[in-house]
Amino acid sequence: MKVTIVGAGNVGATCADVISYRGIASEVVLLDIKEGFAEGKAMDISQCATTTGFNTRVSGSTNDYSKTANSDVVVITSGIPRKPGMTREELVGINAGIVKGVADNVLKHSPNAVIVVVSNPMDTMTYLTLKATGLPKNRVIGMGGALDSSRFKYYLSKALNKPSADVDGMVIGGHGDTTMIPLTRLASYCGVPVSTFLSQEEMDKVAADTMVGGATLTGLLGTSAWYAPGASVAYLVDSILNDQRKMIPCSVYLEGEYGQSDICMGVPCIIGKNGVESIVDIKLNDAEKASFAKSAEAVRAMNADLKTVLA
Ligand SMILES: NC(=O)c1ccc[n+]([C@@H]2O[C@H](COP(=O)([O-])OP(=O)(O)OC[C@H]3O[C@@H](n4cnc5c(N)ncnc54)[C@H](O)[C@@H]3O)[C@@H](O)[C@H]2O)c1
Ligand SMILES: O=C(O)C[C@H](O)C(=O)O
Repeated sequence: MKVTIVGAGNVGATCADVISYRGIASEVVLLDIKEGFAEGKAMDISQCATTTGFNTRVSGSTNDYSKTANSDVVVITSGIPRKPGMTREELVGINAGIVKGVADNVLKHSPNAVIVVVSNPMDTMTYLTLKATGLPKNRVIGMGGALDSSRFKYYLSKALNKPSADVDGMVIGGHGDTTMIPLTRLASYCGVPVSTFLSQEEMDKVAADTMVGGATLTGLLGTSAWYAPGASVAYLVDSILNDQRKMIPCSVYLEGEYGQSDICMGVPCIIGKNGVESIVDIKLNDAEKASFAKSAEAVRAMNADLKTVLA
């Protein structure tokens, strides 16, 4: 199975690294516009093969899409990351042109690939990819919810003082500082609702910390995060390539689900060999439904900025 990652920067290279050492794909191609950069990252990752023990073939390409031919999955991480104090939404102007150009190029060589969109603002870039390529909606998936959920579980584990592996939880909605929706009501520790152990105040703080999880890291690092993002993309790619049918919150095209249409945003999906196998209706309560509608309003307003790119 072959995976192409366009954008060999922090997130793209981390994703290639995780896919390789976990043996998720037999071949990974990294592509970047910076001369020699993807080749260098691929060589560096490949030189881990004997120490971490993997057989994945990893290669790099400077903007030569013929090397990406017949990929099963293409991940788009090309674009600008935010700097401290910025929102993801401020990246739309520059990243829209990059993502559209990349999506057109990859499809020329991998017409059957499932596309995973990572570049920010991710929900809008996912919508753009779907509209610009005309691909069926099951083959365009935005990655954000897997990462936001892993941060939610991290903050829950801290508040509970229990291992992350014993905590479950999910974040839906937009992948933005104010649009994501941590589903605290459904979060659990070893199958028991977290409300059994945490006060409302503690749960509210976990949700607030989760929502600004990306901004917190951007403030600390000077650019946005990459280890958890790269690992979250690899987790999603694994479910596609190996037909694991995991339920993962992903940004996908909605046609009436969760009361929304003509928009891409995060909802729980079954992810398998066809990409989005189905969208799961988890029956939100009234407050969660209202949050989802508010989140959709903000995501939809952002999509309006695409008019010139899509014209
Ligand atoms: N969806 C998420 O959860 C999530 C998580 C982390 C980062 N991101 C986003 O992913 C993107 C990448 O982040 P990063 O930290 O890896 O940035 P980065 O700057 O480290 O890497 C981006 C790479 O894209 C390359 N690039 C730019 N234009 C290109 C083009 N036309 N073709 C090929 N390559 C091109 C650059 O040369 C660079 O190497 C950003 O937009 C960031 O906001 C999203
Ligand atoms: O925070 C960002 O800008 C990058 C990414 O969306 C993240 O959540 O880490």
